Amino acid sequence: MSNETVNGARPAGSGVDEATARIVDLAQRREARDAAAAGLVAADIADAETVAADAVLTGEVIDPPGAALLDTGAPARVPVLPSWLTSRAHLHAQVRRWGGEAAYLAAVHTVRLPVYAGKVAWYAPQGAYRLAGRVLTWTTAEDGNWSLRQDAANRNDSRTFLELDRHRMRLTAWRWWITGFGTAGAGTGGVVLATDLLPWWVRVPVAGAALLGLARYGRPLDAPILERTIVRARYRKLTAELTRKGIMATGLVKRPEDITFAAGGEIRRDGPGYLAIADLPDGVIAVDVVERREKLAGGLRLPMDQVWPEVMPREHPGRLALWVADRPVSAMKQPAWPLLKDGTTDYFTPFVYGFDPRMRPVMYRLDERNSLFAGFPGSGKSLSARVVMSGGALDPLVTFAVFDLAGRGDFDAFEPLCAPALFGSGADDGTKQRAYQMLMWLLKECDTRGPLIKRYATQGLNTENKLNRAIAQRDARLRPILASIDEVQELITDPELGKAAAAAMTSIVKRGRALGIHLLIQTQRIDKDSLPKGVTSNIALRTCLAVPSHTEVDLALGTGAYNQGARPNHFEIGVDAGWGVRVGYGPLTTVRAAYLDRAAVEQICARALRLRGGAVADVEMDEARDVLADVLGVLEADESGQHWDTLAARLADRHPQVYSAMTADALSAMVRGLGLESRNVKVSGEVRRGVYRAQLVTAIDERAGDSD
Ligand SMILES: Nc1ncnc2c1ncn2[C@@H]1O[C@H](COP(=O)(O)OP(=O)(O)OP(=O)(O)O)[C@@H](O)[C@H]1O
Repeated sequence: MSNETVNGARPAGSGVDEATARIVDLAQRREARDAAAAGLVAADIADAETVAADAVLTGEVIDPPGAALLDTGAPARVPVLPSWLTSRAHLHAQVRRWGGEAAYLAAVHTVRLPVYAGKVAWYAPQGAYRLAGRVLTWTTAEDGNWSLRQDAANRNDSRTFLELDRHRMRLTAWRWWITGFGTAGAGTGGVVLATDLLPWWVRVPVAGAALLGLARYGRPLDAPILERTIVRARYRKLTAELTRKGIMATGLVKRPEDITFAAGGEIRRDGPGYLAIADLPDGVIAVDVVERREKLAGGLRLPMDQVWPEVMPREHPGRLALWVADRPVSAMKQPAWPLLKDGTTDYFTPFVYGFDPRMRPVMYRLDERNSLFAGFPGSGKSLSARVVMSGGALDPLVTFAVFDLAGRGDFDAFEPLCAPALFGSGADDGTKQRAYQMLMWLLKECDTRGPLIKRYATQGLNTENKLNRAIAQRDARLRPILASIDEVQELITDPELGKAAAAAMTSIVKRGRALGIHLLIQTQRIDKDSLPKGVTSNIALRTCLAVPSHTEVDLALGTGAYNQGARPNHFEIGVDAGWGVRVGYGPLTTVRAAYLDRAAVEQICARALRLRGGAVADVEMDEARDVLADVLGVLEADESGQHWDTLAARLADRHPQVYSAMTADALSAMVRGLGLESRNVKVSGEVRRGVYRAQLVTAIDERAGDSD
C-alpha cells in the first residue's frame, strides 16, 4: 500500500491551496476509516500525502481479488496449562521460588515477634474499650435519630421528640437481648480459655486471634501491627513496557508502539524467568536483536547473562523470543544429570545431554550422527564430550574407542571400557599413530558392516539398510561404536598423517553414520587447517563453545550459523564454561552440558563396565603398515616412477583395510612426511606430481642402515 503514497506529493488535480486551512469532511473520513478496517486504502482527495493510485500503478493489479492467502502457520493458541505446570523442573523452580518468598517473610516476621507482642499488649485493651463503647452505642440506639431528637428539642416540639424517642426505645428493646447474650457468650468463652477445659493448641490460637483482633481494632489507622516488609526486588518482572524499553535500546526500532506482542504469546513465566514473544516492526528481524544482546541487556538494566533473546524456529524472522532469567544463568544451579546415579541408555534413542538457559533438558542423539565440539581452551569441550560419552557408556552394546591427543587424562575413566588398541592418551607421535590406526580400523568396519547389515535387511530385521538395535543385539560384529578423538587438530595438522587422517575421517563420517559408527571429535584450534571442510561439513551434530569471533562460529557450526543467530562468541571463557550453541538436532540450541566431574564420570564408567559384565572384548587391529614399502610394492616392474593419484588408487585396491581412504594429496603428504620429495613424473607422456622408484629404494635402504 505504501507504493500508493509519495511523501510530499500533491494530490493530482486537487486544487487545494496549501496555505488555506483544511476542512475535513467527516463523512468522507468515516468512509476512509471503514475502508481501512476492510484492509483498503481510500485515497483522501484532501490528503496532501496521497496521490491517486492510477497515477503510480502502471503495471498489473498486484492483489487481484481472491489471491491466494499465505499460510502463516497454525493459529497461535494460549497454552492450556501455565508453563510451570508442564514440566517437573519448571514446577520445582516455581515451588522453590514461592518457598523462598515464604521463608523470607517468615524469617522477617519471626525476628519481629517481640515487637508485635508488645504492640498487641498495648492496643488490645484499647480495642476492648472501643468495642465496648461501640456495642453500647449500638444497643442504646443513641446514634440512630439523635440529630432529629435534638432538633425537636431545640424547637420545643415535645410531641415529635417523644415519638422519636419511642422509636429509639423500640429498637433498644431487642438489641439489649443480643448484647446480653453476646456479653454472656464472650464472658463464658473467656472463662473457658482461662481454664484447662480445652487443650492448649485450641486455647492459644483462639486467645491469640481474639487479642490480635482487639489490638487491630484498637490501633490507630496509621500504626499497623505487622511491619510492612518491602520484599527485596529479587525478581524483575518482564512487562511489555520493559520489553519495549530493552528493544528500543538496541536502536533498531524508532517507536515503541511498533513492537507488538504475538497473540496468545503474552509475557508469561517460563522456567526460572519470564518469556516475551514480540513481533518486531517491518525491516527488523530477530537476529538483529540477538546481535545487539549487550545493548538489549543495557536497556533492561540487567546483566547480559540474564537476557536471552532468541530467533524462533519455524516462525517469521521478525518474531523474537526474549527470555529474561530471574538471576544470571551462570549463577543458577543446573539440575543433576538424570542418569548420574542409575539408569541405562540406548544408542538408538536420545538421552539428556544438558540444559538450556530456561533449565529445560536438552537431548543428545548418537545414532545416525557424528559430533564435533569446538571451543577455545577452557570453554568446556572435554567436559561436554564426556557427558556424551557417559551417555554412550550406559548402553552396554556400545564399543568404545578413545584417543586424547592432549594427554591431560580427561578421558582416562573410559580406559576400562576400551580394548587396549582403542585407547590412547598422550601428546606424542606414538599416540597419534595409534589414533590413525584406529581410524583405519573404523574404515575397515565401514567396509565390513555394510554387506552384513544388508543381509539382515533381507531377514526382515531392518527396512532401511541401517543398523538398529535388533541387529546390534543379534550380531556381535555390528555393535555400535563411539570413537572419540580429543584435540583432533593435533592429528589433522600432523605433516605425516594429517592429510590421510582427514581423508579417513571424511570417509568415516559419511559412511559410518548408518552403520552404527559415531565419530566424536573435539578441537580447540578453529581454522581451515585444523577443521577441513570435508570433515566438518559431513558432521551433523556440532557444538560451538566459547570462541572469540563470528569467523570461528561459522567454521565450527557451518557457514550461515552466525547469521541465523548463533552467538557462542558472547560466552565468556571460564564464567560460561560448558555453554555452547548446537546445530544438527532440532533447532539451533543454546545449551550447557550437565556437570559431571571426574569422580562422577569414574562412577558412571564403573557402572558401564558392570553392564558389560566386567570386561570388554578385544579388537583385532591391523599391524601398522610400512608406507614406503607398500608404495614400492604397487609400482609395476617396468615403472621407474608413478603419479600420486595412480599410486593412491592402487594402494586402496591392494590394501583396502588400511588405504581405502587414501587420496593423492594424502599419500603425497605421508611420503613427504617420511623425508621424500614430491617430483614431476612423466608417465605415458603425462607429467604430474609423483615419486620415483629410486627415491623409495634409497629411503628404505637408508632407514635399514639407520636401524643397524
Ligand atoms: N557443563 C559445565 N558446567 C559447569 N562447569 C563446567 C562445565 N563444563 C566445563 N566447566 C568448567 O570449565 C572447566 C574447563 O572445562 P574443560 O576442561 O572441559 O575445558 P576444555 O575446553 O576442554 O579445555 P582444554 O581445551 O584446555 O582441555 C572445567 O574444569 C569446569 O570447571
